Amino acid sequence: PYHTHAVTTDYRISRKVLGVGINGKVVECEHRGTGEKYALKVLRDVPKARREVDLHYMASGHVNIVRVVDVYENSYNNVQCLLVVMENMKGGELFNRIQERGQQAFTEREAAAIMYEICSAVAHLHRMAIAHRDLKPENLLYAECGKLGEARVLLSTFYTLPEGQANSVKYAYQRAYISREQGERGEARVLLSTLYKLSKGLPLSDKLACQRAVTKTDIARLKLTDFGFAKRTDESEPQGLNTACFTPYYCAPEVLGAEKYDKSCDLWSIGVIMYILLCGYPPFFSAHGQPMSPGMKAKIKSGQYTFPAPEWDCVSEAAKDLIMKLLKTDPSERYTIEQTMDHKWITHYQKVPDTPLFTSSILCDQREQWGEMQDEMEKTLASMRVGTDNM
Ligand SMILES: O=C(Nc1cc(-c2cc3c([nH]2)[C@]2(CCCNC2)CNC3=O)ccn1)c1cccc(C(F)(F)F)c1
Repeated sequence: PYHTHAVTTDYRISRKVLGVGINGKVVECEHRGTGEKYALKVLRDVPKARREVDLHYMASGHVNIVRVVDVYENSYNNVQCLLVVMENMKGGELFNRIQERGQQAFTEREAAAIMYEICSAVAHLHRMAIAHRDLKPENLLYAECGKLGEARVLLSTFYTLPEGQANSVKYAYQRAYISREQGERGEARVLLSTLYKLSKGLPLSDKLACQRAVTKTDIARLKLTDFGFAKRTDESEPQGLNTACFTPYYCAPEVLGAEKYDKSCDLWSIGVIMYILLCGYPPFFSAHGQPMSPGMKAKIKSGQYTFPAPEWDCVSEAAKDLIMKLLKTDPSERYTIEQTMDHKWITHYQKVPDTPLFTSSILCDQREQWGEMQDEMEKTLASMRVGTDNM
């Protein structure tokens, strides 16, 4: 039930391009009533785009999925278009934020908190029998240079305080979380003002530690976007192979396993993103950014990767254990999202060691290799998608 009246009735469309997706361009727009800024994705109304919008619309509503606010079916210069209005993710892409960190080290515990958000989004999709199939760093965006994340870090600082003060902070945190309907901004404001007040009463060292935590750590809510390759993994949606000419009961079992195979692509992506979060370079490249050699391609196929020193010497065994279960070359051996969510590095992410990593400095040093890494990940994802149907 999408709107059929003109999107320009409700929104003023700006020229500011926020990015280009698989099926369309993303520009900034402003709601004429509230003045609130949103992101608008413009797609030609073809079956592939229809599927993208329907699946994104279905999945929207989860805290780690970019929210779909409105969808319009408009004809534009005699071309049928779909226009998706989304919440504006002003914090930009995941790795840009970690790169910008520079001097303040990114820690293993922060990586685990980020992985928890990504896995929560994928668990939500897989529970709805949706495989995303294009899970890559540039599709992971931050809601805003968040106060909520800072407050969360600040709060974890408080947790180490003597019982007395910490209780009132925890209560403030819970109250702010309960007042979720104020949305992230309100919640963060309540939380931060409470935390600042409480930090006034602290001994100078704790107060400085807390205020430093707030200024330095700008983590917000991380969300997944771009459902351009998403597909249903249950039989309900007619797949290429179930067309009239092909009766499913005679096809090979591994083909019918497309349901599990599609989902396993998302878990491979999670493994690659987790590896990059913990060291700053991808698993299938040489650690020091040499260009792709034929040998590299063989390595990707064979799934050969290592945990090179010195970056990986400081990373916990639990983290390496989870990566090994996610980067299994054989999809049937690879962890499912349920197994991943049950892994102690994810469930107990607050207890993961707060060890500083090499990530932000290596991301900065290897900045020029970043585009090449994105291309390589895109090619590998494309080859994995061919496995089922390349619709
Ligand atoms: O990207 C921003 N806002 C945004 C963007 C999207 C978005 C949707 C899609 C994409 N972005 C990409 C762009 C190219 C990379 N892949 C993702 C392609 N496919 C999509 O479906 C959704 C909601 N808000 C933004 C807004 C203000 C400031 C900033 C920045 F941080 F850059 F200052 C970013």
